[in-house]
This record gives sequence, structure tokens and C-alpha cells, in this order.
Amino acid sequence: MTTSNEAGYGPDQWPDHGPGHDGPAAESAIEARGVGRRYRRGWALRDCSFRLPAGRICGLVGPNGAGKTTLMAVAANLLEPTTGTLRVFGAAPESAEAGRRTAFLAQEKPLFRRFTVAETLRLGRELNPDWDQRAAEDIVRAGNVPFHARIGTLSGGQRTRVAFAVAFGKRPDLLLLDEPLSDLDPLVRHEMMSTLLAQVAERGTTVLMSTHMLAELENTCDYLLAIADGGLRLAGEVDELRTAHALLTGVQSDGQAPQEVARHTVIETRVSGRQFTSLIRPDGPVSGPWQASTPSLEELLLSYLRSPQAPPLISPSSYVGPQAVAA
Ligand SMILES: Nc1ncnc2c1ncn2[C@@H]1O[C@H](COP(=O)(O)OP(=O)(O)OP(=O)(O)O)[C@@H](O)[C@H]1O
Repeated sequence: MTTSNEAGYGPDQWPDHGPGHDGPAAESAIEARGVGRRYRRGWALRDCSFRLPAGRICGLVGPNGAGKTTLMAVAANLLEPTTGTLRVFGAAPESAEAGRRTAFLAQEKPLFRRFTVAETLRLGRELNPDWDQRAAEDIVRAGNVPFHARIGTLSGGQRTRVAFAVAFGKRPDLLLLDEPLSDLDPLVRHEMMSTLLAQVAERGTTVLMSTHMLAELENTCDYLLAIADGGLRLAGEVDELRTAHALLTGVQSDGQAPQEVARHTVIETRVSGRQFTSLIRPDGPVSGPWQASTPSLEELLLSYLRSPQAPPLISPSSYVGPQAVAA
């Protein structure tokens, strides 16, 4: 295991919020500048600025009510932002260009209940000029879902499969998936993820996928956006975010973390008996009376989600620079 320091790639080494290795030359699938959305009850999303480079599989994580669906709905042109602007491959979400290139699989999988599966795919074909009937049919067939069955008679998981088929059949360049796996059994979940990864490898599709299944992110996503209370907490490539932190574990007779820990930016410290565990962003050498390792993605996310006061970290590859927020 390497520490953040050994890797030599902590945030202090980041090039002053300059371009990361995706660089400005890499096309942005999504670019959000100061995006906010307010409802009568308050802000669902606030001052969100980031870019998602094209070709990435990005996990979108955060607690219930954090603003994940709201962000995806803005990108899918189902909601207008109250502040700021968002672009999909450089185009406004309401443009025909962005609409043609984007598919959104919503949490409630809205399909016409009285349509049969075959009619649902036919509608997809009629609405989408780049429609791939074979890809859509293959996904339905793999689950033995009868083409003549009405959507309203299908199980939740079968409906999800048909919704997946419609989203993939569109052959989008940007696929927005809102908790796509929640009602699938483990085998189907695995199959759907394989189909997704194959599509990404074959076509370079960009995926933004909200999920609460942190363990599954590790095998699927190479990019991450974490939001809490409507604000962006973490954004960047999974590896650059992980190696920008160190997980310190050690034993102290008084059960407290040693004072030297506080020399760094401490995201979270947990104490159990005489053992302490601190997740830090190193602000210098990390040597001390502890063992240091690079946190797993799950450890990193759990620490940030448990510590709403920790300063956010936006990596160079997702940083869009300072901008004015529209009123
Ligand atoms: N139509 C609406 N009217 C009023 N408030 C809304 C509306 N839609 C969402 N909200 C509020 O906006 C906030 C963000 O909701 P959103 O659905 O984006 O969260 P989420 O991160 O997707 O949550 P979950 O993980 O539970 O799906 C919540 O406080 C929610 O109550």
C-alpha cells in the first residue's frame, strides 16, 4: 500500500487547480457552472460547478435528499436550474443536439403501463433516429421477458430491464442512470453492469450513475461526484481522489488521535477503544505513530458523507474555474 505522500500526489502537488490529465483538451460530457435549483422548501442543489470528462463512468453518490436526482434532471432537460448553466457536450440541455445524445433512466422507470414490451421498443425506434433495435431486443431477451407482455404486468425488476433496453437502444453518448440497480436481483445486477461496461468500452459512452451501493462503485466507476446537502463535496477521478488522502490507524493509550494528526486537513477521526482511525488530506509528510495507507473508495466516501463540515475537494480534471453565479 502507498501513502498519499509516497505517491507524491496529494492536493498540495496538484497544479494549482490547473488541468488534470484529462486536461482541457478532453471533451466535457457535462460542464456545470454555479448550477443551483431551488424549490419552495429550499435549495435542492446549490452552486454546483464541475466538469465530467467524456468517456468516464462516474458514480454520483450522496445521502437521501442530497440533490442527485435534481442534478441529473437538469442535465436531462427535465428541470431548469434556478442559477447557473449546465452544458451537455457543449450544448444546452434543451437543444435538439443534447436531447439526441442523452438518455435518462429515471428512478421510477416511467414507461406506458398499457403498452406491450414490443410496442415500447417500437416507440423507442420511432422517437430515436440512431435506434439500435437489436441491442434493445437482446437486453429484453436475456431476461426472458415476453415481448407481448404489457408493461403493467411486469415485475419491478423486469420493468427496469425494459427501461434499460430503451436507454441502451437509443445509443446515447451520455447515459444518466438514477439508481438503476436498486430493484434488480444480484445476478441481473451483474449482467446489467456487464452490458453497461461493454457499451462503454465499445462506444466510449459517458455514464453518470447515482447509487447508494458504495461497494459496487469500486468495480464499476473511474470517476466520482459526491454531493451532500445540495453541495458538491468530492469530484474527480477515483484514483486521484483516493491518493490525495491517507488513512491513519494506530493505538493510543488515551484513546485519542495523536496531536500530529491535526497538522493535516482532517476529514474524520474515529476512535474505538484505544484504536484511532483518521482520514486526512496530507499537508506535508505523513510519518508519525500510526500506519498510513491509501483509503478504499468506500472508506473515502463514508468519511466524507459522515463529515459534512469537511472542506470539499474538486480535483483538477473536474475543476471548471471560478465563475460568477447567476442570480
Ligand atoms: N418537486 C419537488 N418539490 C419540492 N422539493 C423537491 C422536489 N423534488 C426534490 N425536492 C427536494 O430536493 C431535495 C433533493 O432531492 P433529490 O431527489 O434531488 O435528492 P436525491 O439525492 O436524488 O435523493 P435520493 O437518494 O433519496 O433519491 C430534497 O430535499 C427533496 O425533498
